Amino acid sequence: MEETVVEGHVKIKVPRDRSISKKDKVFYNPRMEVCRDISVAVVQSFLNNYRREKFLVCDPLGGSGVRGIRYAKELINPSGTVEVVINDINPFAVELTRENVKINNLENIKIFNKDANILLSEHFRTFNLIDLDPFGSPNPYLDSAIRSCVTKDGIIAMTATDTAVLYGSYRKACIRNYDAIPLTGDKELAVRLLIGYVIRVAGKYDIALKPIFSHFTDHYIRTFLITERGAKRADEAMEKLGYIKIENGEKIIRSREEGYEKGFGGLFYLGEINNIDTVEGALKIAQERGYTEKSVKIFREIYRECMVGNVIGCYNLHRICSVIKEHVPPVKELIEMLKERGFKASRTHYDPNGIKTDGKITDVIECIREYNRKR
Ligand SMILES: C[S@@+](CC[C@H](N)C(=O)[O-])C[C@H]1O[C@@H](n2cnc3c(N)ncnc32)[C@H](O)[C@@H]1O
Repeated sequence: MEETVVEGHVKIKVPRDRSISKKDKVFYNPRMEVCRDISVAVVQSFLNNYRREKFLVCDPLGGSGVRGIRYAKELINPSGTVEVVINDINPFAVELTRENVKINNLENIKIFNKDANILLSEHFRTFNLIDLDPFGSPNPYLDSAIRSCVTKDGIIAMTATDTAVLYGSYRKACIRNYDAIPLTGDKELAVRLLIGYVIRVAGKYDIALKPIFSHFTDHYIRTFLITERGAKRADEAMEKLGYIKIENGEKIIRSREEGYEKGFGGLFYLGEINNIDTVEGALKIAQERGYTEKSVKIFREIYRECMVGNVIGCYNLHRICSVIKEHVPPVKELIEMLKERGFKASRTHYDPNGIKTDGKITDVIECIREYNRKR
């Protein structure tokens, strides 16, 4: 049995009985509407400054087709057209995608029923956007996605739901899958580890990747990276990778050149993870188009994170207060106190008890103690 749902600006027929797992006849997760809202808004924000006649999108792991169909219907290329390729290895998914394309009267979509790696390999340097939305890790599709993307101003977007691996709960799996040593305790580091890995994969093709937007929501990470051509640019991207150690709550950072030492994790991406103009544009688009409140909230929080600058990770107030044996002050108050002292500070979407600031942990501790003294 199927039902029709409205999501974004499209109507989609999806299976009514869903376990939201690989076992479903065709996969559809309504909670991922937020993820798809964010994806369309981020890509639209990028497209608003784009000058190409055709913007060719590939959704190689399409499921019901909802993601690709939303790109086909909702993206506007100010200089020309948007065309979309949707693919899935599951013939039932492909059949449902065909129906969904018809329901939405779209003529700018082509559908395939192949292994994603085969489809991508047949399209060398072709797509302007490849959106990898797998079960688990995007790793099995990364090489072919990078090769099938245009080498200048292409976008490679991906979901990773193997967050426990990237977050350090399965250290061996992380070493095996991502050739990197994870650190626990800060979700942003999981995002930086994924980006660091993808940059290394692209580097071997002399392609640089530059992140423009990333978030960690519910059980998944999403990141969007722009391609740049050439060995020099790829070298520059590699130079932004390094090792991190967390000591007394503070992050100690080492460049790759300085080498690995026991106790450190990495390689992490150490540069900016978000482009503030892209985030600002996407926030406006999500508001104007009436996308989910949660997507707007995430954009707003990430915009505020960007205002703090490229600070890696955050301080978790609960963790600090349990060590220094103090009451936990409200996050909002602490942010105000840090700002009064001349620091930049904001909430972070990664952690409701977290503060992102350019101050040191000792500055945060002083504020906590002062707040509790005056209480
Ligand atoms: C997480 S679901 C995709 C969900 C969809 N993108 C959405 O937004 O609703 C992953 C999809 O990948 C498909 N898939 C798994 N392995 C594949 C492969 N090797 N090639 C192509 N599709 C594959 C599955 O059939 C499934 O539909």
